[in-house]
Amino acid sequence: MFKNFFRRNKEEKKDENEKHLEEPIDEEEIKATNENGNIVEEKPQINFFQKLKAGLDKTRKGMTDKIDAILRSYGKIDEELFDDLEEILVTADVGINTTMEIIDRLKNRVKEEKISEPDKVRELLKEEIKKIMEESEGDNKLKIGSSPTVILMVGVNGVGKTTTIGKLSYNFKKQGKKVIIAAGDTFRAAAIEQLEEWSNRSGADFVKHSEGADPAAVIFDGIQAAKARKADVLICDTAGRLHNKKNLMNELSKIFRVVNSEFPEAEKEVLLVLDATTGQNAISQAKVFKEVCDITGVVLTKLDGTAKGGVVIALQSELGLPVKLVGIGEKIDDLQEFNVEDFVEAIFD
Ligand SMILES: Nc1nc2c(ncn2[C@@H]2O[C@H](COP(=O)(O)OP(=O)(O)OP(=O)(O)O)[C@@H](O)[C@H]2O)c(=O)[nH]1
Repeated sequence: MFKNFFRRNKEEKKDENEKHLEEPIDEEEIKATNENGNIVEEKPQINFFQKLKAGLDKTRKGMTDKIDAILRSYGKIDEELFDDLEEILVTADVGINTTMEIIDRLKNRVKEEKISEPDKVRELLKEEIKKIMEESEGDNKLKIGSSPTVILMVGVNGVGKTTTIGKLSYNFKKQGKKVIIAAGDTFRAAAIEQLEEWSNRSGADFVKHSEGADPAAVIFDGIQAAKARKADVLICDTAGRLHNKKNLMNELSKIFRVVNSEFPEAEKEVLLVLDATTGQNAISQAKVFKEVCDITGVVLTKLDGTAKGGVVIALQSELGLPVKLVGIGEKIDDLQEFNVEDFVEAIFD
């Protein structure tokens, strides 16, 4: 069953990546850097909430707009109304268990607070979604402190790992941090090239070996470079083209061993990159990765292109995996820190 999550049509993906490489880089996105390689030219102030809201447009249409329409269509609150709400949440990939929990709590509150008008249900539903996410919320903040941080990026290919590494590096560079990217996905030369391009765009240093090299050896070199150059953050790419759990475990555990033995003093983050557009499949991938390594957080990409944004709720509450970052577009500045309050406000606004 698990095998399917990792099976990819390599030729098809190769074409996609080569096409991507041929695309000209938008010069506007290349930022001026100072002598330390830090980005000094800032875009005008962006309203992050508005951007998140725009990114979640499809989720809002697929979930909240439908909730509003249902609530308007009912004259009273009855069992059928709850069934309809349940269906909307499940369809928006909130997940069956989480949906049932939310609906149960909603029913209790309606009863306890003696609410009879359907339009009052909206606010209660919003509150319950927020609560259920907050209860299960781990720490949504990345562990970036005074000591260097090693970030291992894991996830199957095609989910947006390369793009996310570039965006993440760009965010750190904007904060004045020294960043090194290690190209631990050595499966294909084009993957290394693509990552190098993102690395250049973000202004990070880049450590690579050739195609087919041992990923753990690349990470080893990345660590030596991070120590020698006193980097604040080392972002390590890993391969996702693994066909079964055992291979995945072997490959990742070797990398983890290298990081732990060579860089014990560093903070560690293991970020699982998931594609929001795959909905419940993303949840299944998360379950597999959770079994093979200690995930410290999730980056959910492509939230802008999907109505399945409810998957955030399921990830946090069903799997207890804190969503730390969300991708809301293809551009270098389209990666945002995640927080429950903004997310719930954005989908119910
Ligand atoms: N709309 C949107 N597209 C995204 C986002 N993140 C990544 N993408 C797109 O998703 C596609 C795949 O991204 P990659 O970064 O190449 O994915 P990958 O996981 O590194 O894939 P491999 O190179 O096969 O390992 C690209 O076309 C990206 O532009 C996002 O947040 N929103």
